[in-house]
Amino acid sequence: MTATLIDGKAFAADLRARIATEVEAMKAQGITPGLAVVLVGEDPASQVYVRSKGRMTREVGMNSHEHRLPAETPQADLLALIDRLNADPAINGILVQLPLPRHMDEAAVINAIDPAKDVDGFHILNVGRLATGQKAMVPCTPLGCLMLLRNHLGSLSGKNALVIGRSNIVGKPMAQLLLRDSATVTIAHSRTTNLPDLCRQADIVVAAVGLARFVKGDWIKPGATVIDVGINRTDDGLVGDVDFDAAKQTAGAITPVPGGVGPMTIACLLANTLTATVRVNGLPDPEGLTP
Ligand SMILES: NC(=O)C1=CN([C@@H]2O[C@H](COP(=O)(O)OP(=O)(O)OC[C@H]3O[C@@H](n4cnc5c(N)ncnc54)[C@H](OP(=O)(O)O)[C@@H]3O)[C@@H](O)[C@H]2O)C=CC1
Ligand SMILES: Nc1nc(=O)c2c([nH]1)NC[C@@H]1CN(c3ccc(C(=O)N[C@@H](CCC(=O)O)C(=O)O)cc3)C=[N+]21
Ligand SMILES: [Mg+2]
Repeated sequence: MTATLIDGKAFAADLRARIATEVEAMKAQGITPGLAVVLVGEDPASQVYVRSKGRMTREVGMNSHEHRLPAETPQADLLALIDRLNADPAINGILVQLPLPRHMDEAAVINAIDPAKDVDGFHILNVGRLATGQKAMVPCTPLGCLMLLRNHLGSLSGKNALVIGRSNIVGKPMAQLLLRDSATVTIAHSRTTNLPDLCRQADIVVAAVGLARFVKGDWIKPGATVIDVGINRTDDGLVGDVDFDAAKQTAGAITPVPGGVGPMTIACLLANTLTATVRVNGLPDPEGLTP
């Protein structure tokens, strides 16, 4: 048996097309959503993401504002830039690419962003709103994973979901979203004992570990839905956190890397920018772009 391939690339293209339609309607009312992306330092992987974010932002008809700062920029200068972007009515979304250089206090920088413009959903107010079931900006990668899961499975209610990884940007918000959809959620991390057995009970596995091919084929429950968030550069190219070739023999459905979660992250960033724009203008949330 071979798993169904969950085509994140195609889903993301469809999502961007829907966003483009909404943007066109907003522009007819004189509103053009604007996204500011701030990159501190010259990390090559980050530069690739920032470039493709900029291109796709323009493709859906939004304005893209890129700010590149040298790695040794004082934190005060970054905070001053964030203040200017917070105050600028042409900017609806602000993303500060992570990780930041070591001399910066990541939490202080993130929490300086206006929560209404926090399209990453990393500000403590948005984290708290998501955790308490209030209207929030939701982190892009988990939102993209949720969309793929709902599209493939329909209801997630009562499913056993295992999230491997507990980072603030993927694992924890992913667990919150699955819980909101009434899955029974387990979060695993580096101190988890007996991970293979936990995994064998999971109807849904979301792998966000950062280790190439870490999740083995014989950990997968027959028919399970496997979402691979991992992006690992190896000698044989980009691979996920799941041993894809083995897992696809047992899984019911699986996302590939590349072409799975990655494109959904960028599409959801644009979805969040649109959501931030409609909210600041007192308009109702766009259909199907929020959780
Ligand atoms: N496709 C996309 O759009 C995105 C992809 N990514 C990718 O997803 C992956 C995860 O990213 P991120 O969450 O930022 O990573 P982090 O490094 O911040 O977190 C990794 C998590 O994995 C856990 N972990 C590490 N080793 C093990 C182990 N042996 N067993 C179980 N758990 C383990 C860690 O546990 P502990 O907390 O105990 O240390 C930690 O919670 C990376 O490959 C990243 O590149 C990230 C963001 C977006
Ligand atoms: N503030 C902030 N927000 C983020 O959302 C954020 C971040 N910082 N720092 C880094 C991670 C990583 N991330 C990815 C985005 C797109 C792809 C993506 O498009 N991947 C393609 C392949 C791209 C390639 O070939 O390298 C794919 O999986 O098909 C991957 C990873 C967003 N992140
Ligand atoms: Mg991290």
